[in-house]
Amino acid sequence: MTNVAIFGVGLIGGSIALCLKGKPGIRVIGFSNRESSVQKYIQRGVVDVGTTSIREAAEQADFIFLCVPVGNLQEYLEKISACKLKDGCIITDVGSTKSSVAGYARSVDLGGACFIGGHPMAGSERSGVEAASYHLLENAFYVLTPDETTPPEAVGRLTELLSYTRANIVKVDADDHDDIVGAISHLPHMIAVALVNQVRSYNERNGLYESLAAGGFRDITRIASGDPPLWRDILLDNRQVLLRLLRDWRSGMDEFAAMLETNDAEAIEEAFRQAGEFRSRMPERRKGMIHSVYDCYVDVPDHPGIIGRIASLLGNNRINLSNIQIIESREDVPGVLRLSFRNQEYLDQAIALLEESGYSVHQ
Ligand SMILES: NC(=O)c1ccc[n+]([C@@H]2O[C@H](COP(=O)([O-])OP(=O)(O)OC[C@H]3O[C@@H](n4cnc5c(N)ncnc54)[C@H](O)[C@@H]3O)[C@@H](O)[C@H]2O)c1
Ligand SMILES: O=C(O)C(=O)C[C@]1(C(=O)O)C=C[C@@H](O)C=C1
Repeated sequence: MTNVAIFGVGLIGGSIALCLKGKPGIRVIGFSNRESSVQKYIQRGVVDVGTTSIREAAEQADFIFLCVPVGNLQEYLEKISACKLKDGCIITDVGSTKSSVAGYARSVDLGGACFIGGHPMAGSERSGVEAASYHLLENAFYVLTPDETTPPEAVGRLTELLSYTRANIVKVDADDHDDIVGAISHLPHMIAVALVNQVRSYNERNGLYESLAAGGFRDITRIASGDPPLWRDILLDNRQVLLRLLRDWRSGMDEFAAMLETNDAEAIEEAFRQAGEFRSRMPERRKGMIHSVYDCYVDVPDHPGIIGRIASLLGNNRINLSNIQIIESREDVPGVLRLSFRNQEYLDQAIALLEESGYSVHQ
């Protein structure tokens, strides 16, 4: 029996647990410091067994996943290192930063166990076990940060276990990880929050800001709804990298200001061209880097009941919708619905069915 202990069964820990639970020879143990949370994990069927005892979870584990917030990783590594760990036990984490946790792991004595940092590049602005999903990590990149002291055999065993997540494992140096993920995840979160707060302050004087905010604002600001303490920890942990990135960001904004001041139409067009070209090269159907899944857009007349009719049409044909969203809805004009599916097969079936039923569908 392979025992996998998960500390912090929230969005990411719960999603990993759902991928591992029920797999041959695997038993998933959920740890929480609160008894009520342990009961919730068990009732929701996310883990096989649960405990509030660090020792009980750690000492029987062959794999330990630390899925607590970044600010709690040091404390848990210290507490776990004080336990009698199994020889060959692999400890990993899923934190959004990788350099600091590698340092904490080096500073404790793990005996016959070893630490390999990890970070699945998938997630959402939601948190808690309620948001966990078996599909969350599918096709996403999953970064591992072994160093020259990590036994390749241990990396092999962890990679094999993680194959149940259907993520693509990629090895990256921990410092490089923090530079790159700082730019593609942490910086965008700061920008989204600053932008929302800028508009929030205008909205205090005129509520039309909130009413008129449409697709563009929503698309660029979804991530501003991330869990505040979770993001506080991530940003503070990666602050040296982020201070440098913010300097670059400011100079990018200054360049835009200069283009406007000098009426430089060509430079503005060129900036959009370059950005559009780079963005179109990014794989569309990969979760994580861009939060794009299997989506299509349906033109719909703006009258009540249309969402229900489309959802029933798909449901009656056993096509599972993962999300449905009105992205344009004004009185007197047709609206657009964004339909999201879990895989290409559902998307293809949905497009065929909707077109057959007379709807105009775009991708
Ligand atoms: N949210 C994302 O999109 C995302 C993506 C990849 C990685 N991560 C990383 O994954 C980790 C978990 O994030 P999440 O989004 O799953 O958050 P979450 O809030 O959904 O889950 C965190 C879990 O840790 C538990 N927890 C919090 N403090 C604890 C403590 N002191 N002791 C024990 N348990 C505690 C919570 O009860 C919860 O079950 C973080 O390190 C985060 O940086 C997040
Ligand atoms: O899609 C989102 O909402 C996320 O915030 C996921 C996201 C990201 O920025 O891409 C956030 C934090 C992680 O550590 C990894 C992925």
